[in-house]
Amino acid sequence: MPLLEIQNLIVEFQTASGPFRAVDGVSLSIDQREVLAIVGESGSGKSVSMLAVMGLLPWSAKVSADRMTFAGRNLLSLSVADRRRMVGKDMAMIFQEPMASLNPCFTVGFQIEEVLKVHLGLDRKARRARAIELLKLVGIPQPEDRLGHFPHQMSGGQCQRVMIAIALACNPKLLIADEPTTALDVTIQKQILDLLMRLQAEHGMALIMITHNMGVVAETADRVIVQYKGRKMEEADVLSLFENPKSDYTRALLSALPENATGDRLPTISDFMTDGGFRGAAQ
Ligand SMILES: Nc1ncnc2c1ncn2[C@@H]1O[C@H](COP(=O)(O)OP(=O)(O)OP(=O)(O)O)[C@@H](O)[C@H]1O
Repeated sequence: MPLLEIQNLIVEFQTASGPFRAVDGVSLSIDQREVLAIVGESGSGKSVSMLAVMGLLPWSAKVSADRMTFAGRNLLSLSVADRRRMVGKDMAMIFQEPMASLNPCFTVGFQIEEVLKVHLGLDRKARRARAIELLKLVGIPQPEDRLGHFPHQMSGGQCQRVMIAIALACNPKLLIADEPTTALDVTIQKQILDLLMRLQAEHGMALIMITHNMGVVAETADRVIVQYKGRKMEEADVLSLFENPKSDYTRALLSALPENATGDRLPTISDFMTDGGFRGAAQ
């Protein structure tokens, strides 16, 4: 049985101009210990699909699916209280903007310990010990001192490490990383990616990596789902996707990589797509 299984997920937002379908019939599954990348350009519904899994969409979103199960439990019929117990404990998510994801008003130590208190009920001493252990795990030096720091006293990369520590606090079965390196500078991106992959392997969790970066896909994923305008265009193991992409959109996405640029400007996906499909070469 897959750890997470979704069939025909539809997410519609109520907007001033009527309903807007952000996710349109996406199906996916991920097994324990697997790394799945969801790739696609901005607005293709990658984040919204995963926020639906986490139950973190606003009230204006209507979520439906033929099936949505996690560790054998039906997410569609889970009570709000049960969902709250599950999110942050059995499944966790990290986001693009670590500075914005952390609460600026509380110390790093408080924010890590809060998760340990709510989900695991640890006492003060055990929480502090585990918080120090978690900061060490994610490579933050002098963790004892860092517990008393506020997010603004740390760099973007360190804040993302703290977010990862919070996400891993309860040893989740599934971690969803939504563009975890996009907001960081290039040298730090690689460190955070390496950290995530090391932790995934050590802890044996399943990892869903949301990204628009094909380099990240190649470095991390076992399997890839390509999404476009809310729909799944293609699903393949990572090697097949790069060597033999099936859908026109995937071919356009790969053709638009900066390293494939030949002219005097960077190509975009629309350079390779017509209404009828893949055009073949940039014009
Ligand atoms: N609360 C909301 N109300 C209305 N529309 C929304 C809301 N949240 C997201 N959307 C729309 O849903 C679509 C999918 O958004 P989503 O954030 O999932 O895209 P994405 O593929 O993750 O792109 P990005 O990489 O830019 O985050 C977009 O058109 C977005 O504008």
